[in-house]
Amino acid sequence: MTTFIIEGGHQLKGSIQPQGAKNEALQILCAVLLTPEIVTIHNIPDIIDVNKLISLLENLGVKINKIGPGSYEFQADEVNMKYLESAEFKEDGKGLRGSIMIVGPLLARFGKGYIPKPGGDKIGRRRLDTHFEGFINLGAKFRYNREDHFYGVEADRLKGTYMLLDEASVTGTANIVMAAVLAEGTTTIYNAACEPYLQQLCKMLNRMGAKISGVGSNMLIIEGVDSLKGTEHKMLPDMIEIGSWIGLAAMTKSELTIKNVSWDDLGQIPNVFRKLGITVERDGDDIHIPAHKDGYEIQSYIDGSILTVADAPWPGFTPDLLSIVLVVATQARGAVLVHQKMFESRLFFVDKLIDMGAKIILCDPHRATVIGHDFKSTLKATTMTSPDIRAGISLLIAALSAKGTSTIHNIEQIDRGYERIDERLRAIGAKIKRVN
Ligand SMILES: CC(=O)N[C@H]1[C@@H](OP(=O)(O)OP(=O)(O)OC[C@H]2O[C@@H](n3ccc(=O)[nH]c3=O)[C@H](O)[C@@H]2O)O[C@H](CO)[C@@H](O)[C@@H]1O
Ligand SMILES: C=C(OP(=O)(O)O)C(=O)O
Repeated sequence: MTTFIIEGGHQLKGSIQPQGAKNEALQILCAVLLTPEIVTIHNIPDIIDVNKLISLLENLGVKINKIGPGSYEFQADEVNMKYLESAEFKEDGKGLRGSIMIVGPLLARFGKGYIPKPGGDKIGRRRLDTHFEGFINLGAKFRYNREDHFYGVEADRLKGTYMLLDEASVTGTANIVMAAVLAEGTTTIYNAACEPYLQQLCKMLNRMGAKISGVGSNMLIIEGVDSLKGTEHKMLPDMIEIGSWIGLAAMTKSELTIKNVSWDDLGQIPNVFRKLGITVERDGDDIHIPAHKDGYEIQSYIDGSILTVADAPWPGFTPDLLSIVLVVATQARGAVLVHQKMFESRLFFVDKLIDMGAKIILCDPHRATVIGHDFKSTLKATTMTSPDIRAGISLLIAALSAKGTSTIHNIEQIDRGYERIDERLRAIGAKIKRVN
């Protein structure tokens, strides 16, 4: 188990370049399976989850050529479908959430796709019904082995159809889109997820020869084609990382510039942090956060009632930033209700923040009320274990703002989604050490 030792209470300063987006990378990498031609991808983050998916693709026989930092060529011209039946695949496939998205492309191109119950954050139930109902709608036969949690779909040629998704699942929509692009006829997906990463996937597929319209809306219309060709693609900056840096700057009263953020793809993110009282300035395509020397004050609603920050499918606020909102609120002036509607086990990490002296009431598994200290009392350093990726980064932000030296164990959880985080934090003045 790897550990971070953090000496908190220091102001940071400088600029930081966000990494390529983790959750976009997981979709885009699976799409390379849709063509025998070369797909060149840039701005791939060097993080555990993405590297696990790249190695899974390699085991599937995809030829991989690293052409520079974060840039790779992929060619799936000799896919080894036998690997899907191996014991090794049953282990590798479990290692991350994103591996589920190999199923759609494999089913569409090779007539079958299998996956063990995928891993990812343990943040509550994470069902896969939307994915498999979508494949079944396209004509696939479905089987599930309850004993070893192994899912499978098979079909000679998928057939386009109309479908109304039971929920706007992000990876579910991506998976069904990647199956439908090679189906016979037209597929309409209503209640589709439409976040920027999905838009990026659809745009890339269209460059490969797919015919997807409605990109960016919740109704995608896909005219199936017989084959797809190679293309080149660049990942957007990671919006969850950008939100994490905004929170870090406010909590440590630091002046930070977050470079090349792709503002137009940030949706509600800048405004939610502004509602917490944080000054988020736009400077071209950068975000500038001035040092909040006098703290920051949470806004109330017009009628004076307490602000609620809740998650919702895009264009709502992403659930992946609620843990960061929560930690940032612990030092604000005022109170906020954080409502995590999507996941039921994602707020339990607040007990660590309470140990550090934060004023939080966990109302139920989905809701926590935070009453900020307005920096009148600093958080106390402590020893903690990172339960999931976003709780992990939130605890790291808490430790950087706390007085004294904190220890965070199990930081593999943070490394799953944040590239060289300790090195990048040290470059802006943080006192953080990695201990193996
Ligand atoms: C690899 C990847 O891309 N992971 C992201 C992806 O996961 P993932 O695609 O697994 O998440 P889903 O969009 O399927 O759903 C997330 C959770 O929200 C619930 N739900 C979803 C839609 C809805 O309308 N109502 C609802 O309650 C689902 O039941 C589930 O519990 O999207 C999540 C939601 O943005 C993010 O937290 C994950 O970081
Ligand atoms: C929940 C997350 O990831 P995953 O879906 O890969 O577990 C996340 O990125 O916050």
